[in-house]
Amino acid sequence: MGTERFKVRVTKDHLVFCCGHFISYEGHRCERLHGHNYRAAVEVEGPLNATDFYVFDFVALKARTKTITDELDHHMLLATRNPVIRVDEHPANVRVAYKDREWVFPRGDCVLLPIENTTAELLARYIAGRLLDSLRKHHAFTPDALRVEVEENVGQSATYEWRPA
Ligand SMILES: Nc1nc2c(c(=O)[nH]1)N=C([C@H](O)[C@H](O)COP(=O)(O)OP(=O)(O)OP(=O)(O)O)CN2
Repeated sequence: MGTERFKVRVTKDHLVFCCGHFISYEGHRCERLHGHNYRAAVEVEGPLNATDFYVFDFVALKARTKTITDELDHHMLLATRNPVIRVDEHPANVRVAYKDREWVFPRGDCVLLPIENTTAELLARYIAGRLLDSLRKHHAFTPDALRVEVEENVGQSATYEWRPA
C-alpha cells in the first residue's frame, strides 16, 4: 500500500498584480524603476477534508489570495529592509534614496514591505506568510505544505515553500 498526497493549486488572471519596483543587485547596484504584471500561483497540500473530500476549497483559496494581491496591485513596491536603498516614510510621501539617486512617491501609491528586496522570491515569501495567517484565522486551516509562485513575466518566476516545523 503506497502513501497518498493531495494538493490543490490556483493561478488565475485575477491573481495578477501590476506593480512598479526596483531591486538592488550584486550587493551594491540598483536597477532602474520598472514594472511587472506579476502573477501569483498558490498551492496547498493536506489530507482530504472528511466532509467535502477536498484539501481546501478552491473558491476560498482564490478569494484569500486575491485579498493579498489586490493590496499590492497598482502600487509601487518598496522594501524597507534593503541594505543599500533607503526608504523614508512621511505622512504624504515616501522618499527613496540610493547613492545620488532619489525618488519621491505619493504615500498612497506605495506599499512598504518588511522585506530586504522586492525580488520574486521575497514577494512569494511575503504573500505566503500573509496567506498562512489568513487561512489559519478565517478557516482554522494549516496546510501540510504551502507554496507560492510569483511570476514576473512568462517564463520567469520564483517559488517559496513553507512546511510546519
Ligand atoms: N532570482 C531573481 N533574479 C532576478 C529578479 C528576481 O526577482 N529574482 N529580478 C530581477 C529584476 O527585478 C528584473 O525585473 C528582471 O530582469 P530581466 O529579466 O532582465 O528583465 P525582463 O523582465 O525585461 O526580461 P527579458 O528576458 O530581458 O525580457 C532580476 N533578476
